[in-house]
Amino acid sequence: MANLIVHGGKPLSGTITPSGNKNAVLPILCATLLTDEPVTLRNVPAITDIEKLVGFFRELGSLIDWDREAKTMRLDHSDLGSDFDPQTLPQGMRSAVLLFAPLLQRFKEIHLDSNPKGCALGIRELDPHLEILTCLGAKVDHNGELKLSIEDTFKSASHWADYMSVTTTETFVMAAATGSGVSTLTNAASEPHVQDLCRFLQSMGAKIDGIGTSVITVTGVEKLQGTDATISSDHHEVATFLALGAITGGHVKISDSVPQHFDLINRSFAKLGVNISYEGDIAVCEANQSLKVQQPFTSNLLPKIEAAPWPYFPVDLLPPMVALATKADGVMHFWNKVYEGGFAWLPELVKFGAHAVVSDPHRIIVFGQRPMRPAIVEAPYIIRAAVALYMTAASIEGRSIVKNADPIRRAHPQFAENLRKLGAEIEWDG
Ligand SMILES: CC(=O)N[C@H]1[C@@H](OP(=O)(O)OP(=O)(O)OC[C@H]2O[C@@H](n3ccc(=O)[nH]c3=O)[C@H](O)[C@@H]2O)O[C@H](CO)[C@@H](O)[C@@H]1O
Ligand SMILES: C=C(OP(=O)(O)O)C(=O)O
Repeated sequence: MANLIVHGGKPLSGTITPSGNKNAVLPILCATLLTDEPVTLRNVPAITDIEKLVGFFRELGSLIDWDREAKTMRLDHSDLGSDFDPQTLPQGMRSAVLLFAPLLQRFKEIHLDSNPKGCALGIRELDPHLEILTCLGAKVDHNGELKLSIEDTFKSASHWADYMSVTTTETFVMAAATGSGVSTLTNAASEPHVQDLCRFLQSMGAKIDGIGTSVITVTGVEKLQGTDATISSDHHEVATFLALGAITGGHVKISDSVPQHFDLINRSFAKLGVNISYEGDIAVCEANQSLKVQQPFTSNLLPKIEAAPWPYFPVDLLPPMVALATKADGVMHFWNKVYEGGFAWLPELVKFGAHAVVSDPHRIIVFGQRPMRPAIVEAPYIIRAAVALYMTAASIEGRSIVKNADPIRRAHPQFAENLRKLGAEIEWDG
């Protein structure tokens, strides 16, 4: 585990180019298993989740040429054997669950001893995945180990899911893409990365309708082909660097900033007094904005930022907003409608002097502009919480340490290097 040593209190200013979206590139990498033809991916971020997945593919027999400098990856799965040997999927990353459908399509039967979990945000249940795979004709046994099998190919089905789950929707489209007929998922997720996976599958020849809506229909095709695709900018990283500018009083510009995804995210920034403007597709956070909670028109209403499945405010962006709220003049209510453990890291934030009250596992109230001091804090295994703890440290004059901050490397390549370009004093220790 590695710690971040931070000397905070300096405005962070400059221009950043965001990296490819972790939650888009990982399902796309899993989907490459659906073809024997070569696939080229561009704008691939050098993050640890991809290192693990690439290691797993190589263990299976895939040929992978990854030029980290050029951010390109060429994958060729044509030499994969006919038996599935490894029983353990890559650990510590939720995206490992996205291997189920493509591995089944290839090997027809897989035995696994692990239950793919990622950030420690809650239970991270498997049931919706097993449910959708069962609907599509898979046989599921779990006696100690998990055994999944299909006869020849996935069958067609119509399924109405309990809730909009990102990875379950991705499992559905991957399984149905080469299934035997027309399949429909109602209550499908529509996050930008879910849309990216669907478009990637389309570029391989998949027939998918309803992308970006809550009803997705897939008409199975016999075979998918190779393709050449570019991973989109990570809207989480764009928002994180804008928030870092805002919390330190710096002037930050982000190129390739996918403004089409930012209407509600920018309104949420505005609720904390932060104005985000645009020069084409460059997002700009001007220096020295006075962080002040915007009061609602309705009297006696606590201002609120609530996160839920897209197109709501993204749950993975709540922690940076919570960090910002500690610096804002006013009181903000945060509501995480997704995870029961999404605020478990708050006691660490409080070590900096922040005043945050946990109302229940899904809701907190932050009282801003309390006197803050440097601190030694412990990051949980939650990427965005580690980022939020760093942000807070960066905004306070003096030396802080964010211990065990390496989950950040799961999503943000060159994190410290990028920040140093903005003038940050930050070092990894370990
Ligand atoms: C690799 C990847 O893409 N990971 C993302 C994916 O995880 P993941 O696909 O695991 O997240 P889900 O969308 O399934 O939601 C996570 C959990 O939230 C709960 N839940 C969710 C929605 C809902 O309406 N009701 C409900 O109860 C369920 O317990 C569920 O297990 O989506 C999450 C939600 O955007 C993000 O935090 C993760 O970064
Ligand atoms: C929660 C995240 O990732 P994972 O689903 O892999 O835990 C995240 O990217 O913030």
